[in-house]
Amino acid sequence: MKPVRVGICGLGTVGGGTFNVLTRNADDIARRAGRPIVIEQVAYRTPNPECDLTGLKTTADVFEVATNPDVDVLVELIGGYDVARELVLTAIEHGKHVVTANKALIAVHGNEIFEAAHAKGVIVAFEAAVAGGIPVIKSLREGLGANRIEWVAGIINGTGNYILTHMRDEGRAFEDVLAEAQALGYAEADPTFDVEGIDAAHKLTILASIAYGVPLQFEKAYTEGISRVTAEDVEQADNLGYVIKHLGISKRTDLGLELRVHPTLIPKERLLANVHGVKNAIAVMGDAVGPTLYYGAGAGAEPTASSVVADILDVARDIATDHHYRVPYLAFSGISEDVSQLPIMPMEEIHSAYYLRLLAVDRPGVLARVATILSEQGISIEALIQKEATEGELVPIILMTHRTVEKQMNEAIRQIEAMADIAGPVTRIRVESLDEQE
Ligand SMILES: NC(=O)C1=CN([C@@H]2O[C@H](COP(=O)(O)OP(=O)(O)OC[C@H]3O[C@@H](n4cnc5c(N)ncnc54)[C@H](O)[C@@H]3O)[C@@H](O)[C@H]2O)C=CC1
Ligand SMILES: N[C@@H](CC=O)C(=O)O
Ligand code: NA
Repeated sequence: MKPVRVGICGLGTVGGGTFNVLTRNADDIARRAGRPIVIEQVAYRTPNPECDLTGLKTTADVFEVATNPDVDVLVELIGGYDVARELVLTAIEHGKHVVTANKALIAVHGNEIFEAAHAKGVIVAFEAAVAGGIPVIKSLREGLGANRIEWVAGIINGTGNYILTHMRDEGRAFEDVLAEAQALGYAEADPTFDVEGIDAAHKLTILASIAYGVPLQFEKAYTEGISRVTAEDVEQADNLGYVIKHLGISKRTDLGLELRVHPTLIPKERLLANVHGVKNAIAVMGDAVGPTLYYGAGAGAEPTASSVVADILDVARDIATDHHYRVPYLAFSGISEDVSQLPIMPMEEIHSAYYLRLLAVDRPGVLARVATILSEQGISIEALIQKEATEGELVPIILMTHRTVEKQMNEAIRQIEAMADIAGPVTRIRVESLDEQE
């Protein structure tokens, strides 16, 4: 059997993991593919001490791989937007299939890349781009293909979840835990992508396109990070029976699609509330199957390589059958003609319940005024905690509200922050019951 020849570009965390998994499990992988999968060429700038490249063809120029006639599949693991885009488009132009772990690339340039790949009849596979080792793309695109997807909600950034978990369990400082996640190879080259929710928004954009058959629209995703969540919020949420997680949420509504990433209070008994460390989990609600959950390592060398290599295997199987890629890139057939134009809703139109934390001067009437502002905006209060006041100190007030429209809450917060007896900004964290009926 003719082998399938792979060119690996980038030999960092994921590139190194991919090289080692492909090499170590070569026999099993060849049996599954029905033919050997061989590493034809490796392009890297910095050597990876974990990888033995003896006897292999290497280069410092990734574009050599993209134009190498002996390479069937280019594996893009350099990251970033610009060079990666050019590299992938060059490989496609040269008739190569592409496997990538680059969510930034797919979320931002995916529509263009899929058009080019479709025109050339080549595969672009990206399982590793969402939730690392969890085969969630395959599950959503193939396993749930019978369903109308109602919503998708997930912990889709390993670094952020690692930070929230270790800060809560060990009381450690944010910067300290972030440095550890970087050393373990979980974080993006720019870790603000992890902490500010950009990475999660890239992944959510991809999941939403596959779930609902809409074009990739990263620029319309609402993104809020975890850097403003305080130990006090974590403690108060705990008192109220909730855990704070950084969630990516996309829901189908009558007005369009919600597409948002932000810290979220989740009831403690939900499975998602119990996903810790670098683990990711994605809950998907389909009309036929009901609620489903996909759980596993969201980052790290070999968990991510597991998805990269599975994609290479898929490509190898497809080459063997010698027909056009049987599963469309974003699950819905065709490129532009079959995608839906369901609009992505502006953030102010979404519905949510809210946790609010305010600091008030301990004077009679303050609470009544806050309650009036909320009620004038049609917002009802579900729970209220007011801590004991110490002489002359500001008192924290914690409020949980019922569901309302975001714009009403924006107006209420604006008015509360304008009150003379309220100090500083109001902390607002959205609450999701993740109710199975929702
Ligand atoms: N680290 C993880 O756990 C995960 C990473 N990813 C994605 O995988 C991709 C790679 O990430 P990591 O391996 O973590 O990054 P990394 O920084 O460890 O590795 C990237 C490697 O590519 C090399 N490189 C960059 N530009 C190059 C160029 N023009 N020519 C040759 N080499 C070049 C760098 O020198 C580096 O060794 C990114 O798109 C990332 O978002 C996806 C899932 C999980
Ligand atoms: N930086 C990302 C890596 C995987 O996608 C994360 O922490 O989840
Ligand atoms: Na995945």
